[in-house]
Amino acid sequence: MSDGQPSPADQGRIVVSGLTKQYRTVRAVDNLSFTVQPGRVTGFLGPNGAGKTTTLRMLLNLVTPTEGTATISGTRYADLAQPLRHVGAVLEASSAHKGRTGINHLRVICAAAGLPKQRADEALAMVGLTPAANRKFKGYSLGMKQRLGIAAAMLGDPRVLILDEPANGLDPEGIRWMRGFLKGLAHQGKTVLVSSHLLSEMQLLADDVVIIAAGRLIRQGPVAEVLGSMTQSARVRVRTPQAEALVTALKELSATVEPDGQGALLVAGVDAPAVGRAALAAQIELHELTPERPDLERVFLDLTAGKADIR
Ligand SMILES: Nc1ncnc2c1ncn2[C@@H]1O[C@H](COP(=O)(O)OP(=O)(O)OP(=O)(O)O)[C@@H](O)[C@H]1O
Repeated sequence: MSDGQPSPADQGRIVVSGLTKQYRTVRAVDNLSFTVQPGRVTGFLGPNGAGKTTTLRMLLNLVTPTEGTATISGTRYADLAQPLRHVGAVLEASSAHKGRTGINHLRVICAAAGLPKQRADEALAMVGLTPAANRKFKGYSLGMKQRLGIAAAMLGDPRVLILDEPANGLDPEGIRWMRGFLKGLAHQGKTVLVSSHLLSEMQLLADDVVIIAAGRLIRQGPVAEVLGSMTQSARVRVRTPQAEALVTALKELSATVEPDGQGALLVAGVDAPAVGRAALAAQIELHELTPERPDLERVFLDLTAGKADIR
């Protein structure tokens, strides 16, 4: 829509369609299409140089696409009537005037954006920075700067929040806080799009993932579905006092077997019932037979194999 008024069906949805960015010699983003739904945390994943930041910058009208479109609630960012009330973005660790206090930094943004002054206090409270409100920015830790950046993004009480690598430089406590905060926003129905290369963190945080490599879409969908579809990554942990005999039996099924370093075998290429049947047929005693779900790290490496080193 062009009047800045999103239709109810589009509210909070991000749609990237055929998005391409060609720099002189680098195709940073290549015909990329995906959708991000409200009420969910979506992890935007890819190896270094995959094109995540370029995509987010095109979404926020900071970089002009060579081709394709990116819309938020059915509208290009540049055409949103009140962008700060609609979209909050944290693209890099917050920078502010060094001598300014946290609260004053937010008040300046409120004044510039025509937002009520008390939003500064509310946003600061939201990120747990009220006790540091009157401390100068130069004395803030990296974690506090990250929180201040998020507070600034929240000033307009936006429907959509976009964050580029927000966990960078955070300690475990900061990461746990961030996870709870972002999940809480999604729970309220907001759209949360978070880029990261911290896959283990995404596994705990994201409902959906969009995986890209070399500027192209590799896979998108709910985390559980993406993990579940990677059956070739699934493995079965087996413990047996007759390891040699079991390895022989499994190799006949074209399974691959490797020791896990802790006395068990990790079997890939066949499922747990097949391992059980093969053991029974060869009269092999089993002490453990556990299907292991592939984790996101492994899926990611499999999906992006060979593409990560293109640039
Ligand atoms: N302004 C620019 N001019 C030329 N090339 C650029 C420019 N910005 C980005 N690139 C290139 O485009 C590709 C994608 O970069 P981008 O920063 O979007 O990736 P990323 O997935 O965010 O990576 P990272 O995780 O390392 O931040 C890289 O090869 C990068 O060098």
